[in-house]
Amino acid sequence: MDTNQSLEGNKLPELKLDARQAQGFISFFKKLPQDHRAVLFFDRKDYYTAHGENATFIARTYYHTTTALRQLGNGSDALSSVSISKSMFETILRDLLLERSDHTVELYEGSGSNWRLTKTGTPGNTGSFEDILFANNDMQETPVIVSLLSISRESQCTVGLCFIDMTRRKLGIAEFLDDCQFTNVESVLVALGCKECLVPIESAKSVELKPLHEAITRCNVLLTDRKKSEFKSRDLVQDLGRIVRGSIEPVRDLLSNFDLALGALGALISYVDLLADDSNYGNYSIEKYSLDWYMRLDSAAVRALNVFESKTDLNKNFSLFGLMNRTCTAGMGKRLLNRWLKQPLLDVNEINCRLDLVQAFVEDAAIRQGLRQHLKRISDIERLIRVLQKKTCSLLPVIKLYQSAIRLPHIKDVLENYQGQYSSLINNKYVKPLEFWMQEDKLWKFTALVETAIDLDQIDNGEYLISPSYGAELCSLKNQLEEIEEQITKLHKLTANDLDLPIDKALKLEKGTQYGHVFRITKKEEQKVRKKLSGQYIVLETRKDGVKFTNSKLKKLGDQYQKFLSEYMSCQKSMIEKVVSTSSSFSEVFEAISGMLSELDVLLSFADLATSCPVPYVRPEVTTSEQGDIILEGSRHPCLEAQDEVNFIPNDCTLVRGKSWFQIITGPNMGGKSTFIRQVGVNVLMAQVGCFVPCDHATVSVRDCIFARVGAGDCQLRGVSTFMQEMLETASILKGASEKSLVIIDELGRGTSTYDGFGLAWAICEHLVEVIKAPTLFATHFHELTALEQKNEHEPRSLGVANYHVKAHIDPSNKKLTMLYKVEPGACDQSFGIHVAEFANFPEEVISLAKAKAEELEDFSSTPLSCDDSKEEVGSKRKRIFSPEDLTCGAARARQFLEEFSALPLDQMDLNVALDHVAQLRSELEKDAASNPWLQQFF
Ligand SMILES: Nc1ncnc2c1ncn2[C@@H]1O[C@H](COP(=O)(O)OP(=O)(O)OP(=O)(O)O)[C@@H](O)[C@H]1O
Repeated sequence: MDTNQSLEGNKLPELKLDARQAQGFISFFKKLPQDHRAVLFFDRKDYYTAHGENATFIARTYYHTTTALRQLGNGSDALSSVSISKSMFETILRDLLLERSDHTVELYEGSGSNWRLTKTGTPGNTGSFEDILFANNDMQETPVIVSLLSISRESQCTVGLCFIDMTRRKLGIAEFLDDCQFTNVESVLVALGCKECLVPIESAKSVELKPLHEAITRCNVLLTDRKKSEFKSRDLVQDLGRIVRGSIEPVRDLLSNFDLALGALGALISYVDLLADDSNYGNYSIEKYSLDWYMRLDSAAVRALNVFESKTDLNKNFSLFGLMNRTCTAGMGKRLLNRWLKQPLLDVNEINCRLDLVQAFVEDAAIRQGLRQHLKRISDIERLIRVLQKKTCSLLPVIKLYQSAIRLPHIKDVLENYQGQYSSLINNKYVKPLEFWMQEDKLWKFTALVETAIDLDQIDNGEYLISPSYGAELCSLKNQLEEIEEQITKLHKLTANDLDLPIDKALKLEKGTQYGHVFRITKKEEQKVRKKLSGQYIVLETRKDGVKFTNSKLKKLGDQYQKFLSEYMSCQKSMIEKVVSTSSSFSEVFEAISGMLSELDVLLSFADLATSCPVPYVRPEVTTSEQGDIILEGSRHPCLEAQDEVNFIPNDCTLVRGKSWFQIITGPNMGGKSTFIRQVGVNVLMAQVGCFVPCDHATVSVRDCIFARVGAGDCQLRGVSTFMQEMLETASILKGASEKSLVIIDELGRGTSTYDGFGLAWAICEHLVEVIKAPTLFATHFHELTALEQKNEHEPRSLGVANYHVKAHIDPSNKKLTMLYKVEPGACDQSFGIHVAEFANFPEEVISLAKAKAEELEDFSSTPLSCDDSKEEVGSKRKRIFSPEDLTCGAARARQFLEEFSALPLDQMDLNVALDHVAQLRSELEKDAASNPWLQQFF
């Protein structure tokens, strides 16, 4: 979005209000109810205005200057105002409703002191602004509103949740247990692409529910408080009976499985006022939503894996969505891809089904080309159906649906012609269903209706009208019109003869809004016929471009023509309404078809990506989460690999149960640790979405969630210390992860002192290894963590801890560092900080001072080194020697510390209390360390 429309060269529309009008408006405006979230716009026909705090907000945010502000009225009554052009209004609207999550929009129409609220919009319900929002852009994702209620008992809570997708007209309902961090709620909000969340207003005050509000905010979701009394389930079955398609019995059965979610559903239906619009009746579907269907991703993981585009991306390939989006249907495919990326699958059969289809398209270029050629011409069927249901009075959406519908036999042919190994799958999944929906009583009936009812010959002229032959009245009016047109043409000829002027060349017949049918001649010709004109004709207008005149016959015929024309047009209008309404009754057919087409579009897009990359992607082998390992040979980060300037070095990842299920990755800064661990997450996510992966060979044991903690994020901006944020985020991993998850942790403990950071990192690693047993990639600068590998070596039934490092090379002659980006087994405890600074072109003086200081430190260390110092190879370990007794006692004491530390209920503690506890533990450990050299090394 370009909000950078500064005022220079972009003149604002002039605020044209005189003193009286201004006064009238101010008195109206000041009486409006205050809602700090709402941005109010006033439609002044050629432009819009906003006032008061909204005006300042718009001037600052979108014009980047308060000089855009004008004052309406004087003195204490004065009202800050800003004017907004139509195109700027669209830009602001898109930002408020599609990008941000902190405002609602209201549009008023009227004049003076008489204004009426005509449209409202929220990020979750953009319906009334869709014509503006998507006039020039595809709809990228369908907004979803969630409503939820929760009850806490001890350390667990039950959540009742339901959601509505008003574009796809779907309702969903779920009830589940959650932890006190609301990890499950967060993953559901992410999976659904929720934009707005309703909670009872009372919960805003509850301390227990603070984490819920934080989870909602983390997901960039607008929090809307509703009165507790709205969360009721009375009349729910009757209400749903009207809205939901089909019989009420299955709905009643479904609802009987829920308790808390019913109140949430009641509040949701009343919030979006579903019953007020009869076009919703019989058009919704409702289903149970289960957390077990999709891989859980929280907002941190979605960010860490660069799943979606961000405003700061320089290029679309920076995000997985941008890279994978090669869809070609208008909007539908894009939205489905968006949804699939938020909902990676867990069922191996379902994943394999998508992979089979992708493989079919990868292996057969002809089917790819054939499908693409037709899908390109498919409109956004989902949205068109919704437009029809709003009872539009235009045939354009019907015609677009028709133009898409007539492509279907060709799409079916292309699919039928595929003879490869997956032909029966393609047949069952697409060919047969297409055949079913194209039958005589379904799609065929719709195309037949359009072909008989609409004047298709006129489409190219931009005229969308009902064929005159479609109705007797329309036909008779059309005949009358043509008859009169014929008489007018005759009269034109007669008049040309009468005036002795060549027809059309000199004597023109025109049809205008002001005079209806008139004759027109140039001023020069008028001189020749002036006499005759003044006698038998009526001159209507003399202008530079000619003289318009008529006579009583033409006037009469013209009037008759106008009369029939308006009757004809009103007959057209009522017939258009009928055709639109009949067309909208085919919504079930079109929904099924749009589902299939958008699926084909996304799968084709996957196949395109897999084949078009310089190194083609491969089909991953997928096993259930209880079986198999995660082995990615020659794996790449798809987004980094796609950057022109990057020569990507592939790496192997072998997460093998019992051997290397938990990996600690060390290595120099900038050595590629983060990239490596993220690329594993991205590859696993892609595999479970059903896409080929950027590897030479890949096996993926399905993961039920990916937890990713990378970097400290923007927590300082939200007033939470980095350390506390890390602790909270990590607490949610420890609570939410299981042996079926994938955990990716980068540089944990960076936000605090080395000691605390290491302590935290060690405690977490141990917990993950011993309790959670989740496959983990742990990139760290704490080289001491690599000792975990040895500690675990002799453990029976060990999860398998393995050290890896990213390789770099130091040229012994000039000590220059080269990153090799190669991940290799073994630990690396050498710090490359100074080399990296050199790498990053730090000033020479700084580098030499740093080197001198580092040497001083090394000299200062009195403890002898155990490793063979002659081996200066990167990745070698330098170990200090301690007595076995020091080591055993020290490690036992460290373990005790870590256990005490991990037992702290950090997520429920205030920051200062948490820090006090940590300081207390530390000082006790420090005391004990006085007699233990091994422990002393950590201080
Ligand atoms: N496999 C690779 N092939 C080519 N370039 C790579 C590879 N991995 C990383 N890079 C490049 O190196 C840069 C730094 O990588 P990355 O951020 O992963 O390092 P890091 O070890 O995590 O650094 P730090 O420890 O400072 O966070 C990346 O931005 C990328 O340009």
